[in-house]
Amino acid sequence: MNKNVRFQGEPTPDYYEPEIDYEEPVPDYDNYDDNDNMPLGATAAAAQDTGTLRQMSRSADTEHDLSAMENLNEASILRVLEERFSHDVIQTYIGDVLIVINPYKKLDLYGERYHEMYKFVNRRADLEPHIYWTVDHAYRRMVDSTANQVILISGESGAGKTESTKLVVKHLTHICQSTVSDLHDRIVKVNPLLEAFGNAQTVMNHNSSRFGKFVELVFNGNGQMKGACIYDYLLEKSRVVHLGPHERNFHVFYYMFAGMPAETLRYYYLEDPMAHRILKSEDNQKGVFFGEYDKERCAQMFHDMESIMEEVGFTKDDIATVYTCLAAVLFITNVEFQPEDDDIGVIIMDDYPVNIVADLLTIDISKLTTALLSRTCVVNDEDIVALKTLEQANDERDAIAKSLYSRLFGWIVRQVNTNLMDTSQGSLSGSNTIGILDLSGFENFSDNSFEQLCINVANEKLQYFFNTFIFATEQAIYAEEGIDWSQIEFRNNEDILRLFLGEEGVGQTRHKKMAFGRQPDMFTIIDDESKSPRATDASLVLNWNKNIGTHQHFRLLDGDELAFIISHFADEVLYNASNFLEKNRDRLGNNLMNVLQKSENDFIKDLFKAELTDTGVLSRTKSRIRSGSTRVQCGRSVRRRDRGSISTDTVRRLKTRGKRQLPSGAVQKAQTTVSQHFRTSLDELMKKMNNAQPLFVRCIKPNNHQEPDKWKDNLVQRQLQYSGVLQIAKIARLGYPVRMAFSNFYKR
Ligand SMILES: Nc1ncnc2c1ncn2[C@@H]1O[C@H](COP(=O)(O)OP(=O)(O)OP(=O)(O)O)[C@@H](O)[C@H]1O
Repeated sequence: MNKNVRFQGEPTPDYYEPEIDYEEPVPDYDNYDDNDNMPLGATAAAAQDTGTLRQMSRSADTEHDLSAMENLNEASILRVLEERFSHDVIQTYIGDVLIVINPYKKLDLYGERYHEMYKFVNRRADLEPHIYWTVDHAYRRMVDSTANQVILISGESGAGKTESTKLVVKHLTHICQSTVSDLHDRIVKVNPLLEAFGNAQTVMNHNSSRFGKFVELVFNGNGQMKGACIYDYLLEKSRVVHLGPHERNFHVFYYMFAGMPAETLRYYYLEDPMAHRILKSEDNQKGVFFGEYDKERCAQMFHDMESIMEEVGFTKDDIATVYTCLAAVLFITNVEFQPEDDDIGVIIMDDYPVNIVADLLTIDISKLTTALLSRTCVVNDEDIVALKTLEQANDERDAIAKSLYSRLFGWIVRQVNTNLMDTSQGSLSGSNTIGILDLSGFENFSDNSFEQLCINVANEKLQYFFNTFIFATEQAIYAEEGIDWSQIEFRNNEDILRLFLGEEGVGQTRHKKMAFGRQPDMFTIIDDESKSPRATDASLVLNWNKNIGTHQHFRLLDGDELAFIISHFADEVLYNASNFLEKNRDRLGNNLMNVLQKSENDFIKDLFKAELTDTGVLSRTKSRIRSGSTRVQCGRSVRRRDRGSISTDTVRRLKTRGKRQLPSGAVQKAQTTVSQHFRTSLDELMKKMNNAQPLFVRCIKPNNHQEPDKWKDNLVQRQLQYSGVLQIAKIARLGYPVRMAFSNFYKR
């Protein structure tokens, strides 16, 4: 066995806090038997297979680089990886691809000594495989060739992508200089702030990223870092209003309740976290924290988050504005409606939360109530104000919360980015970059919805990029150069991408209108249905079945009109189409938007006036947002006894003015849908990746229980299979290790 490079007495690595020491009960994993995660149909046979293979390959020598193994097959690879894992050797190369098995425990692998060891590495083979080598290699390549680099970190939810991303950034800040003294520090420090707002506990991962992140580090011609930019994608904003079984909302809500002094909480009208619908779930009837330890940890995280906000330049007013928005999200989602006695329109059951929201956001209470109860539609070019149905009122109430939270998140990313640029260096365009991509990983829960579909399709796209780069492009080069080469078969997921995104999904230009005779794709069908006032989630599934029902990767589940199954590259996933259309429309009614845009608080006003980019984010818009410029004045004017009947009065007033009820499902003026933002986000990411030389890090989960020293053969085998590890090893062994353009070679 190769010697593992570790040093006695090295200080504990400081790269993250002991989250894995987290002792409070993690969610109930009963639904996640590892065998459930095997490719369907392969379960029994594979289990038997691996039993025999284990014996066969026990003696297999562990290797730095799988492609150098004498006995190269799936079973021997699995055994070598397991053997290494059992000795805490979690990193292994296959050619230039790095495999990292999540140890779920702290290993002394990332401290100062390692930074020094993996700086200007001459001969990779002299050292143990390490993510720091990948970073060093990318940096060298950038400096030598001035080509942009991208490190693509992939793996299932909980496999270790975010932790790996942090390690990449950390090592980069060690091996290069920066143009400003504390820039490195600032880049590393912002993570907990972004995680507070963008991460949440899921059944797969207690700190799961609920947004995609592309971290771009920018360098001048001398290889000095002069800034960084975080691009955020596809925040899972539906989490704000809906929690799956055993899941939590975004961390920041818990941090606030745990860490804010009682008096400050009261200032924002906050008292008991259990009083808020969006923090309650079926499995936390006793409280939102898992116990005292969890509460203390959240309190600590709150203080850390606040210090980071101050360090990155948030003023006291900015911070107060952030809490005000969060409190408004907590109260708007507490508003409950009930149908009117005559079944036309709805009334608000308790005015108290509406009053609070009006006060927090400094908006007119009666205008807010009117907008919550009625909406404006265009019928025959005429603006019609009509009363909402119960479903419409609930959806739009939730839309306020989602919009407020995601805009706030975008603003935070924007503030963070402002702090990560060395403005003295002029524009960042034209510089060299190293990008690190960390998207939410492949998900397969017991209940999968629209968010999982988007996340999984994004992962399909990443896999496609990986396949194209590692297999297709490489083999095409050999063919082009007339090199004798026998094709290596790999699992191609082109077909699945076409199913979701049409030709555009596999790199063809997007057509506004579907070409005649071309099969519509799933996302185009969702968009078409979302425009139709009469469409329902069930009609969406029927429409899919009509148009793509014969596709080998799509099928319906008998006996459930909303259930459908997709054979993804990684696994079969059962989806539930309930709420797909509403989630895709994600519309905030025009009159609610108008009310929010008239807030007397400049920040809120600007936040809602700001145009979103085509990818649906606020962080990169040029719109002016006055940061916390209006002092927040809440916490005084609304008391419980203010409960009144504003909504009853409003609905009566609307009725006497002869407003009518809209036909159910009436759709307002077309707005950009989530799937349109999703497509544009994928396009933008692919453009970034295509403009850079990629390096790949594949994170692997050894078990589904987030436990150290536990290896589940079936689970690992499945991940190795779909990521094509055996094929990568073959191609790396047969192919040329170095491919340099002649011009670059000549220059060197
Ligand atoms: N290199 C590592 N060493 C020790 N523990 C790790 C390492 N990488 C990950 N972990 C543990 O695994 C957990 C999950 O990792 P991480 O959040 O990076 O997963 P992820 O792939 O980004 O998941 P998601 O897609 O859900 O965001 C971490 O919180 C940490 O406890």
